[in-house]
Amino acid sequence: MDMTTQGSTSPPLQEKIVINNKIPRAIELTILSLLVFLLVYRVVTFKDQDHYFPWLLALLCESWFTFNWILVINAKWFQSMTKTYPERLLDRVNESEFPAVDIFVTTADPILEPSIITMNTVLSLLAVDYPAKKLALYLSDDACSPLIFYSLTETTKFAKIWVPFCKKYNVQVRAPFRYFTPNPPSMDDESLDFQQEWKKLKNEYGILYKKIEIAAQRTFVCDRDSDFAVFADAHRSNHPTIIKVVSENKEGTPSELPHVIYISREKNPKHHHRYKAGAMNVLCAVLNLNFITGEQARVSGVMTNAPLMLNVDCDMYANNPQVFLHAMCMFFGFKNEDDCGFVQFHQAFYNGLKDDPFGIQLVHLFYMENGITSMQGAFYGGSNCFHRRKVIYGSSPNDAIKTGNTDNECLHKMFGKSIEMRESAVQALSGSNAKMENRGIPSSSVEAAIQVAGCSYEYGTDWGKQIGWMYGSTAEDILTGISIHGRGWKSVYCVPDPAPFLGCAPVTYPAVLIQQKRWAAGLLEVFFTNKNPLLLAINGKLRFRLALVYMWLCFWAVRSIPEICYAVLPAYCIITNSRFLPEISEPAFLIPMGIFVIHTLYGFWEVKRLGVSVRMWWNIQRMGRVNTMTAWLFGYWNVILKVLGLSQMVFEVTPKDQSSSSNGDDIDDANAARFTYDGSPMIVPGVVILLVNLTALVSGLWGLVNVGSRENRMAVFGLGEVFCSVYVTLCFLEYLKGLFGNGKYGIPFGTIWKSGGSALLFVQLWRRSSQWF
Ligand SMILES: O=c1ccn([C@@H]2O[C@H](COP(=O)(O)OP(=O)(O)O[C@H]3O[C@H](CO)[C@@H](O)[C@H](O)[C@H]3O)[C@@H](O)[C@H]2O)c(=O)[nH]1
Ligand SMILES: [Mn+2]
Repeated sequence: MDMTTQGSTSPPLQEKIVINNKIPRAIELTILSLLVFLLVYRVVTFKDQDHYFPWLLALLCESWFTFNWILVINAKWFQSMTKTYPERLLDRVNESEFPAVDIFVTTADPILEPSIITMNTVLSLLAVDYPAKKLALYLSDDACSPLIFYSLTETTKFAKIWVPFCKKYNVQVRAPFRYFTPNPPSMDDESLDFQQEWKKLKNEYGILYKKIEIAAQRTFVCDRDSDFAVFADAHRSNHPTIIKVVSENKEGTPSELPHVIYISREKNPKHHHRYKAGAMNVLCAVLNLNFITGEQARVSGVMTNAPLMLNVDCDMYANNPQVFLHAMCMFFGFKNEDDCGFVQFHQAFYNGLKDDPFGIQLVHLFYMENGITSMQGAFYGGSNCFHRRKVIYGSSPNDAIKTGNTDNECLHKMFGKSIEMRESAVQALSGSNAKMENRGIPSSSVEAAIQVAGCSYEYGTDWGKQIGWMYGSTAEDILTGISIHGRGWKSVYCVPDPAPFLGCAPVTYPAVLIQQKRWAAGLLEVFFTNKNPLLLAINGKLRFRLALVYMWLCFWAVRSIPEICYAVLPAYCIITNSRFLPEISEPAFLIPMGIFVIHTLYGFWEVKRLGVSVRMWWNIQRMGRVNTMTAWLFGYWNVILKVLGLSQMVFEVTPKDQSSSSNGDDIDDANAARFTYDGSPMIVPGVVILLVNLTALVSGLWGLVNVGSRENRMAVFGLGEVFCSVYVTLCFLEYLKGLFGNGKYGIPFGTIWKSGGSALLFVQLWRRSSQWF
């Protein structure tokens, strides 16, 4: 597909803006030098220590922190952003030349992912500013739920009035649950027509909302004559493929809706379903078949498959109606297609709690993102990403082999035993269908599509290994992205204003833990696959500096170990009357102090420049520590168990909160920000860390009271250790509140007992064993 435009005299569609980064670099290098000084100091003074153990452990932890810091500096060294100019697009490209885009939305559970949320995502995508005849929306339902199918049919009916309304009045937010807030924008200056239509649509949306709400409470009568008959014997983990064409743009007229297709792939308890990656691959395969009709009809010149695919999670609605045009600025804006294998859009959240109490809004990754923009390009983040179809089909830039030279046998092995699939893959890889304008009609290929959506279709093929979404990690997004970069493609990151997509962040602490554990585990799994960043840098075309950033990402889970050791070290030292930091009277004390002060102030300055409040900065800080030492630790263990063959990884879906979608009631922030606890074992390490530090502080205080003279008091324990212990306690302050909280705000007794017992055991062990080290 050649989508670059000619005419170098016209202003660019996209532009790289380089940001001056000298001061941050200088600060980062200062911190690095201090870290190196500290390591040297530790080695040199090692033999002078009374207690070797804490000194050695500190040395090991700090070596890790230094290594991690080098990875961070590498990631942030050059800072740049890519800006897009959609207003220039039509001067350069004729609308008829816009490529078709297949949109994939995945959902997996109508309870954890209330279907009204998914339906708003669908509505926002159907209404984007892009020729409708070039779009097809596929909703993948891994729950095989008649409710989702019902919701989709009702939503599509509503879309027939919603989409024209949005386009006529150029509505900015095209997800109704965000548009019809209880406090509508002032309509004084709007015409009477608009006001009437607005009221009508609000009313219609209310009806749709009610219908879905009522449907969610009833059981579906799936009798033989109804549309729901196929769901009659379907169990979510055991059912045949269901594909329903909900709406078709037969005429290809711009005023119609895009195609809307419901797919629930075959499930069978004997087969591994590969979670989201599996769902995405089935969508790809089905699209291929859609293409077959295109292929037959291509002769008569009316159909095609889409050279681009957009994939979004069910909760990520398109918040900026021009998002497709921004993407086109990237695809048309680079002279060389290698420079733009995929376009990842920024992810943000509509329900982000004030000051981000759980530290999950990823604000602090801003500088990381701008850093990798200057390398081979953005990570694929699983949602909000436009891929070139051939990139997903495993091709490398300027790859010619797969178009003609590969024999049929080989293509069957790669893409599966379907002649049509083979044909279509060849077409897609060669890009020869790029100029065709119209779309296939899905209903004519349903039968064939059902076949490739079956569970055994992929056996023995390259799906999930070289083609499509990659298997082997619950962070299938990063794994798929790294494999694309490993083939030499570059990618771009796009942050238009207003925010391109907004999603639903987890709003309860247990949900945060589950998500953080999955991410940390999934990222580490990538390291153990053949897509390991170092391997791809050596054998593939992954650039070395980006490989280092991938390493930083892969090692999230590993970081839990040194961080936990470092968080208990101060407690250990106070309790055993040993030291892991230089005495306050020594000049060397300035080194760790300098690192702490500069690093803290620098972190604050970084987020301050993004307009973040002091409270939010602190929340990001402390939750960084808390999440690492709790959820990431479990992620680490899960991967170790998996590598040892003792357990399997499970993709636990993050619950999406419907309360924030129900016609926009504002969340009561004060309560929402409070931590709630279930019986999750993930918080046990956190409570243990808190308890040992509290014990240390109390016993330190006790020692202080019982020591006579002032000099002796100073000698009882190190000030540095006490400071660290207090700091750790402050990080876990929410847990401290949880120890005394009631109901769901309290840590369950079972957890407290387990943690208390472990803490006691540690303290006793330390007391007894410290004399030996
Ligand atoms: O068996 C499954 C499990 C999940 N999903 C879908 O995957 C998406 C992401 O799931 P979610 O629970 O929302 O995970 P998050 O942690 O919020 O998602 C991030 O992290 C995931 C990898 O861990 C990526 O897949 C996502 O794209 C990325 O946004 C949702 O649309 C789900 O419906 C499926 O289709 N099938
Ligand atoms: Mn999500």
